[in-house]
Amino acid sequence: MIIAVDGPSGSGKSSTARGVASRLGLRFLDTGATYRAVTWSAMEHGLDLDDPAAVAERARELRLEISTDPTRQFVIADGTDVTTAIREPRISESVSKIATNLDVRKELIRRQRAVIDAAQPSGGIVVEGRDIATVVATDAELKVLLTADQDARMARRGAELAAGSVTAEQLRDQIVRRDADDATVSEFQVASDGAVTIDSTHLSLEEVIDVISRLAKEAEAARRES
Ligand SMILES: Nc1ncnc2c1ncn2[C@@H]1O[C@H](COP(=O)(O)OP(=O)(O)O)[C@@H](O)[C@H]1O
Ligand SMILES: Nc1ccn([C@H]2C[C@H](O)[C@@H](COP(=O)(O)OP(=O)(O)O)O2)c(=O)n1
Repeated sequence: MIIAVDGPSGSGKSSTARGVASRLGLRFLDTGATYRAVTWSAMEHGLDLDDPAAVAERARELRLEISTDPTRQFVIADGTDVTTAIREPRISESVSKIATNLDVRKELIRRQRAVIDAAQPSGGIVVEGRDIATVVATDAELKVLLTADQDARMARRGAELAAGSVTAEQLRDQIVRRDADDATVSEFQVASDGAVTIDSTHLSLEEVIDVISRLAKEAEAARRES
């Protein structure tokens, strides 16, 4: 079983997808973490992020290990544990440059599909990102587009970052500017064919996990019947 969760920044994809995977005993893949890890590595190597060929080469050479255990997430890049480092604002500010590099996308999509395939014998996986339903796993049994209005998404991200550590302008850059840049390569603002839209603006995290878990059980039952 594959559950795809796509949507804009701060809509709750990561926390919701992790919660659904824990509840249903599935694996979990945060594809954004793969783009963040390449960004970290390109910066670590002192590459010019505006040099698409050099960055794509780095993506192909990077040794990347990503946990699919929803209760124990980690990312290891070329032997270094970058789980925390990839969440730093300097990475969030630059990651869209890497995510809009089409050769990087090609390489990371190949790796993401390998992770998804490897999870099938153990029951399945919840995968979250921007292009899961439309590109990475078009055969997903359940496709969710998770949205929330812009103010809610900015408030959530603001609450998550240490109080006073980012200005309103930086927060806007992390949410609004980044979504605009990311939307040039992936369609995550309107639901693709067969996708269910869930607006989480007025729902708690638990409520969103409940809705997706219920839809997943229905999709699984329908699959068994067919
Ligand atoms: N439905 C919700 N209501 C309130 N806060 C939420 C909800 N879903 C997620 N959050 C919180 O919002 C923040 C951003 O969520 P996250 O899962 O990182 O979003 P995304 O992966 O879409 O960027 C986190 O601090 C998370 O706990
Ligand atoms: N499948 C994906 C996942 C993420 N991306 C891009 C979009 C984002 O700018 C970065 C980081 O994604 P991530 O989901 O970690 O971002 P946020 O949780 O919204 O801060 O990667 C993508 O282009 N395709």
